[in-house]
Amino acid sequence: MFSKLRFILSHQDQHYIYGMLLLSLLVSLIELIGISAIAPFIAVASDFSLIESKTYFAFVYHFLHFDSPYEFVLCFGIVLLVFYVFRSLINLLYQHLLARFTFGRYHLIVERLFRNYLDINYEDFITKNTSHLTKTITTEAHNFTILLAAFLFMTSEVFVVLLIYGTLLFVDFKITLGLTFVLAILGFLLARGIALKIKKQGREKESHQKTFFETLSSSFGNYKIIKLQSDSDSIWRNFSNSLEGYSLANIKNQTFFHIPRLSLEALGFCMMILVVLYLLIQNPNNVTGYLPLLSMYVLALYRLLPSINRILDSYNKILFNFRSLEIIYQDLKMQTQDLGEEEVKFEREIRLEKLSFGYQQKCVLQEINLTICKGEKVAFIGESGSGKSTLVDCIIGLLCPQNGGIWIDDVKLEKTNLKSWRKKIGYIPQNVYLFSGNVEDNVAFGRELDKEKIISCLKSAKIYEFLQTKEGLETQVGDGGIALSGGQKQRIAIARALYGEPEILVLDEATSALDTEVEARIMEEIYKIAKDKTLLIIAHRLSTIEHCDSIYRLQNGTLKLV
Ligand SMILES: Nc1ncnc2c1ncn2[C@@H]1O[C@H](COP(=O)(O)OP(=O)(O)OP(=O)(O)O)[C@@H](O)[C@H]1O
Repeated sequence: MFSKLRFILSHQDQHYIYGMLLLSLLVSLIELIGISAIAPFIAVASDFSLIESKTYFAFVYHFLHFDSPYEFVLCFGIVLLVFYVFRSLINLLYQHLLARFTFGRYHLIVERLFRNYLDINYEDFITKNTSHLTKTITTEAHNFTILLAAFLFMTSEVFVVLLIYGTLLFVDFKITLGLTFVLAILGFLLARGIALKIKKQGREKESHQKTFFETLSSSFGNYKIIKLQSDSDSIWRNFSNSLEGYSLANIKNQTFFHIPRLSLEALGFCMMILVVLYLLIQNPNNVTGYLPLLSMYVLALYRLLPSINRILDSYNKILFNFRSLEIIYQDLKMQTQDLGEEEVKFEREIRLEKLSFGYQQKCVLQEINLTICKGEKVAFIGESGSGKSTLVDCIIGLLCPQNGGIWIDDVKLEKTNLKSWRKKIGYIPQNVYLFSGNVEDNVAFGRELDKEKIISCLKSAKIYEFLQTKEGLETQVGDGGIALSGGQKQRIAIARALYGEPEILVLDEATSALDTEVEARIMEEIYKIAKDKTLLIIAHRLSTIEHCDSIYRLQNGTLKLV
């Protein structure tokens, strides 16, 4: 756990934790003084003769020149009052710093996770489940902060317990060892019996949450199909089962959470009574003489029990949320792609030499040789699953060839220049994802807003006039572009691709979902737009590619000119 925590937290965070541990040591010392000071105060307040008989009282009394024992006890009381106010304030400060640290880590970890997800290889990304990524960012990061808070809280409480315990040992080791024996047995039983169960519940909770998020994203993503199937019951049942499992894990966990506290409280009360009985048996005639010792034990137990309780509580939280720590650790460890800033110039050609690529064990492209001249319009056809998208993803620098390579003019595509190459590409997919917002933001898609350029791209995509009949650039597209027709969505996607001023336009079955008439019109406009650009088209319908200069068919991992 510690190595994972060290990996997740920055050096600064680790220093902060050490600082917090030191502060918690100070808080524990103050707690100890708070407990130890009350017994002598009660003793001296009930018996003024102690001022002379106890050397430490006598020393303070004479050193500070008190006029009467009454004045001495009064001052002692005032000092204690101030001290207890200070104790509360420093505790409050500690709790505040603890909360600030743990919840401050939440946004840092979420930021790091999101950055990592954005920077991993495209190849790694497509193996990930997006609902897992959403779950990690929303839920696991939150659970991790609970674990972190519990860890720090537990450490500070351990200090408190150790210090109080050390003092009790010093005061009366027989009683203290007796108490320890009973407590140790109970602690062992609780740790053995309950810890495993709580860890298991943590895993169950995570697994149900996974199904819960997956069902959510697949249901909203396929809403139309669900409506058509008119069978939302099975989906609902799946959702309800995962929710039920999640709730059950939480219910069990909450119940188990209370077992340590209740057992400890019961044991604590019993032990207090046993201590009184023990002292009575030891010295039946002088119980009042044991009053300070008794009050110290009572106060120590009063402080120890909640502390031990909180330690167990924190320990349970750590166990319950341990899976989140592992998930975050794994996801932050994912290899990110560090791309260089080298410029690549595309003046003449794109050349593929003996390019091979496969997913896991499956070889999809075998030793492909191909030259695409600048300005050429190239189409790729082939059966579904023949590898057209894979080939184009290699050309546009999303997938890295496993053998062979790609040369732009005479420069090989590599990590150092991939960024510059990708910037030259405008990609229009078959499934356009428009997010809920206006047209302007959808076209710019996170890039700097330039209204003139957006209008020009919308004009090129032949959608500007239509938008003028609505609210222009401010027209709302609805979630997933639901307020637009398929053709209109595709035109927004074209404008989005053009906004990056690409040198190469890539259409991955971009118009195959449209009817032939709309497709023909859009394709005609795309050929016009791409007059001076290189155009790569993946298509099923031959009518789409009739204006292309070359058509290649992919079959059994190889490429043939048609
Ligand atoms: N992420 C992936 N993991 C494993 N295999 C994959 C992955 N993506 C694609 N494949 C496999 O690689 C092969 C080529 O897929 P690709 O999508 O390139 O074909 P395609 O010709 O574009 O198909 P379509 O015309 O149906 O879009 C297919 O057999 C597919 O199952």
